[in-house]
Amino acid sequence: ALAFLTRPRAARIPLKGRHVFITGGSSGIGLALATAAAREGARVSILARNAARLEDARAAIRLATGQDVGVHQADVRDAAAVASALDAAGPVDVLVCNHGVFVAQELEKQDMEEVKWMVDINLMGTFHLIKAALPAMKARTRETSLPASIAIMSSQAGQVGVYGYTAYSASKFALTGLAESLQHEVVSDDIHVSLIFPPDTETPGLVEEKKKRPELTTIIADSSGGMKADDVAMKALTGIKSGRFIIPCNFEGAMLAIATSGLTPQSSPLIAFVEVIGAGLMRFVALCFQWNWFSTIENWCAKNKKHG
Ligand SMILES: NC(=O)C1=CN([C@@H]2O[C@H](COP(=O)(O)OP(=O)(O)OC[C@H]3O[C@@H](n4cnc5c(N)ncnc54)[C@H](OP(=O)(O)O)[C@@H]3O)[C@@H](O)[C@H]2O)C=CC1
Ligand SMILES: CCCCCCCCCCCCCCCC(=O)[C@@H](N)CO
Repeated sequence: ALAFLTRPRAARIPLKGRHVFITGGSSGIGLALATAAAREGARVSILARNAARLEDARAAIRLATGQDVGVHQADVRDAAAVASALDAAGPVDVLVCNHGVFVAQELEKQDMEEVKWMVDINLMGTFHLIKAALPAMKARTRETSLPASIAIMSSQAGQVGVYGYTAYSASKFALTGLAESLQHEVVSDDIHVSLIFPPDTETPGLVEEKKKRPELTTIIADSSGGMKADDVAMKALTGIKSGRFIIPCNFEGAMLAIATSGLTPQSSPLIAFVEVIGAGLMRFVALCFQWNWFSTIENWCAKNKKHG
């Protein structure tokens, strides 16, 4: 029955010879993705703000793969700049909206400016990209009759709220609503939407974040094992190529995906089976995690009051 029910239908999305456009491709997970896609023979374009870091990335990718990537300097908050970058790059087969910013802080202490900044880049930036890329992507899938992909970089903090991540989690949860609705709208064009959910990943961004991340944020985030950018990139590319809607990256992520499967699209009958069977058990495991997190927060707050 599940083989009949699962939608959208499973797909194979080839990368070789196709145009893969990656935002935030100059650092961390984006750079690892760009390198892996170039290695698989894709034509890769990367976009970010800082021109020097883009050139460094281009040189690093050439050294690692022998391939030359296209670089585009733009801020994803600037819709016009995003549109002209996509114009210059040409029609895209695989759009990876990976750019993102994160500063962990209790809402009470975080400036609204910083909240707005995260929402503008992580959420609105993704809207700008998809709006600008979609018309040419649709035309291209009609022309080539090959399936295309729009992949969005979320985070495990986009599956569960975490102390210190009110703004960041909100910006990432919002991407789920965008992705689910978008999948309805592009399914008939053979475009597959993917949401990628990494845990803490060793990147320049994480090094920065850790300098001022609240202790409780780190304790809770440590419930999920950390990863290397290259491993996240491999998981992401494998998921994109199979047209998976939800792409977990580690074991805890696989459990989170089952616990939060709700009404998400699912193209794999096998994973659908695990979701149906695992739902009750995973809800129980989730309650254990929540109990542990709330206990940790209570104890931490009690201790820190005593010491003044
Ligand atoms: N590292 C982690 O622990 C995790 C990261 N993620 C997500 O993965 C993605 C990548 O993270 P990571 O590799 O750590 O990040 P990095 O900080 O290492 O890299 C971020 C990239 O995004 C670009 N970028 C940032 N802001 C903008 C902007 N306004 N316009 C265009 N490009 C921009 C940066 O370039 P420039 O600054 O030059 O513009 C850079 O290339 C993010 O979406 C993040 O939320 C998810 C889970 C865990
Ligand atoms: C049902 C079972 C549940 C199983 C385990 C749940 C573990 C959840 C941990 C949440 C970790 C959030 C990390 C965010 C990383 C990130 O995005 C920042 N580094 C910014 O980039």
